[in-house]
Amino acid sequence: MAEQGTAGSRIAEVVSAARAADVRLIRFEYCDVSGVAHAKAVHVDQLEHKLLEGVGLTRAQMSINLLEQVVPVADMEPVGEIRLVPDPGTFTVLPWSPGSASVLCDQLDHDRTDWGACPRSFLKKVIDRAAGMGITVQATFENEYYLATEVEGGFAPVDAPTHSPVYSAIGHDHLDGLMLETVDALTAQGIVVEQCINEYGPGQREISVRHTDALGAADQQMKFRDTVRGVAAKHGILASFAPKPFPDAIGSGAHVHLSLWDAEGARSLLYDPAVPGGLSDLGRRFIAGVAEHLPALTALTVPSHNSFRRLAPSSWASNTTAWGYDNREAALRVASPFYRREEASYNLEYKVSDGSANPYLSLGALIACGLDGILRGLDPGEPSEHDPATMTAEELERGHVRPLPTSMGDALDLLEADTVLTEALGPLLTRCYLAVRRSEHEAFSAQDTAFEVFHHFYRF
Ligand SMILES: NC(=O)CC[C@H](N)C(=O)O
Repeated sequence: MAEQGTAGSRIAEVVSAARAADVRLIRFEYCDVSGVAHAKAVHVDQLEHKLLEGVGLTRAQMSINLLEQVVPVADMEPVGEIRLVPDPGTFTVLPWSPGSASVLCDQLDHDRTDWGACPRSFLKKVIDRAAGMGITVQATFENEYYLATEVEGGFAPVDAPTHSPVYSAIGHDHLDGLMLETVDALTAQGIVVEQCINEYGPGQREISVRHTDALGAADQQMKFRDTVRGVAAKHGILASFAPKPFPDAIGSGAHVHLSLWDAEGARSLLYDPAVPGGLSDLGRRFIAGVAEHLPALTALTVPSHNSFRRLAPSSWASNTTAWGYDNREAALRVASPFYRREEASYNLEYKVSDGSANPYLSLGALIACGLDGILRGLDPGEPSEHDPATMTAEELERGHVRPLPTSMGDALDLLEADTVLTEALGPLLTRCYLAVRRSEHEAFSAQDTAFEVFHHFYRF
């Protein structure tokens, strides 16, 4: 009863916030297994009921692939319905779309439980598992993206005519109004912006935002992508999180920064000041778990056909399981902590991640692998002190460094064989994921690079 009362008051708060901001359409948003954000917009007059009941979605909707083909998956026929039930705490007014707001949803059965293929519920389950081990997770996605304009025969990066030097001061003048509006739109939605960079690629930008709890980080990633693309579109510019939209330019990552805390979130479990480098024993085991599962994990964190073009050696994206202290070619970087904020800032950066991923699946899977390493007491080997591309066979062995898969098809086979990941995902989500993704792999493998780039560029 008390819970219903709380839910009721949160619903009332959201309805009055929507009215106060003169919002008429509220997007009920979810992310499909291909990482694409979808939404059904509810009129404000129906909001009170719909926040409680949710809106209907056919079960087959989650078996639609990136090319918008319905893939046959058992128990996901176009018969039967689930509900998109919003989390009122995720309501934000969309600054770039007057009169609109969005709220992120769980996919629930009629009895209000996870129907077995809800990515957001999957992440919640992994968070609960971590909590059962006395661990809370803080995380954020650090996104790079390209800004482009449509030109004859395709699209071109916005910087091409000006050639601003990479990481330059002058680069901040180019489209400065767009960047400022993007940052303001993120801030208005409660996302704390930390830094902006004019990145390595032509027209490539990066905005880093403050970490939050794991569920909040995945929700924030959804809002972040929508905001960047929505604000750019208002300026007549295309923004894309596709991992490798320009085959000759550097790719775009969405590196995950992650830290582990005790149940109260008061003490870092990653940081041990008594150890040189500061990495705790629990942190070592977490890293070892991620590294052990990493080849299979790629199927979820760099999940699209285009993702595998980004994972090249010596391109700061990593193509091995290496870990190391401030090693930007390692899949897992132990980031050096900030002066006088050592414990608060001590974090791991996971680079095998891009903006085409479903953030609930990728973050949940990443944490599940780390927890497995903690439970099994795995050892990560020695930290890599150089770019793995330049290390000797002996050094690679000492660091337990193995190559990552080079294609989506190989990654999916490894995922299917990884029982830690498939058990965490559960049977329906595993079945759906493998079928949808394999259909994409088959379709894109039969086409050329231009076809692949076109479809990834516009979807993400
Ligand atoms: N500055 C950077 O860290 C570059 C990262 C690189 N663009 C990637 O694909 O991950």
